[in-house]
Amino acid sequence: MPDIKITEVALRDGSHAINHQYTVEQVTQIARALNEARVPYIEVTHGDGLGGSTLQYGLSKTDELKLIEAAVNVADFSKISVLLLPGIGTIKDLKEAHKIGAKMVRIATHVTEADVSKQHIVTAKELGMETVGFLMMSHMAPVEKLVEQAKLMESYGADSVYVVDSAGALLPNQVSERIKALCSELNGNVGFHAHNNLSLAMGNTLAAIEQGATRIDGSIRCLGAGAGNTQTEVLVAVLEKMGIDTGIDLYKMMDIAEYIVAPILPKPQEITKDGLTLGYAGVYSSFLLHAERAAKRFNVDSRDILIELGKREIVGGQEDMIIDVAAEMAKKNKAVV
Ligand SMILES: CC[C@H](O)CC(=O)C(=O)O
Ligand SMILES: [Mn+2]
Repeated sequence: MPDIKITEVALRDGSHAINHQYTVEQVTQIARALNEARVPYIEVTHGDGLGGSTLQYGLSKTDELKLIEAAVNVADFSKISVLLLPGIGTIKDLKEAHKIGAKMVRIATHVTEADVSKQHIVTAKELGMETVGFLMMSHMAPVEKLVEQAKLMESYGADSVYVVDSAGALLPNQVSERIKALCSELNGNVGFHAHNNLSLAMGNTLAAIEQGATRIDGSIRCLGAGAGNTQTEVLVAVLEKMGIDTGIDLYKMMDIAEYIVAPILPKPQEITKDGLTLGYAGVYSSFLLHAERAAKRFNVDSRDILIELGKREIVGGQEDMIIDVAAEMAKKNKAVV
């Protein structure tokens, strides 16, 4: 049976869905409970990673170092992970997170830009951290390119490399071919991170596991960007039915989802018209709230904005383009009237 290790991302990917408003009390309560449920890894950072609290990405209510520290303080089993996007987070941020107890870091780049991860991966390994390469927007590159980029991350020292379906746009066969290729070309672990915008997060995750992925992300109660990620407690149950023991306590996870996480959701995690459009158009899940706000401000259809962003292949770091696109659309609409 495969040795599946789950990383719970609600305290990082879920930060997008709650506008980066986590408090120390919420993080403490959730991390303590996830630790008791024996989740191997818990990721805690601003949704856009270390240093993400800016006007461009959204200001955090609480300094993320305080949130990371709060999680570290209550986790004697789970390892606390942080996310770092080179260019948003710095080596200094990484060292600070390590100093307060983060044990794993995931260095995230656009799928074709793995070369910018070198110094961050090298530094993380020097610090003794478990180090993951996180290839975002994996649907935007053909399999050969993905393999080339994953090999680069591995050559810098990454222990694992993830296929990240940031837009929730991949179909099961596309996940299978990507994971299969990485499993045959890499020496380390292969991981998969899904978004549920096309209702495929669970199916895609199972396809990834079938092809050999052993590092899998989930978010409890689906608390992640867009329509959320693979729902962790559901995944634990499904894997148990398949005879795969994740070591995670299912009943405890159900209780955390029901009694701790659900009450803090601004609205239930479901596939809304805009969430669906993210997957359909292949747009970053973290763009959802930015596009909805721009749609309101410029009185245009949020779906039109997302479709246009998909056509222009706008990627993480270009959040300002969401406003530009909405403003252009409003101008065009005015000219037509
Ligand atoms: C902007 C960072 C992003 O949320 C990382 C991630 O989880 C993804 O690409 O899906
Ligand atoms: Mn994500």
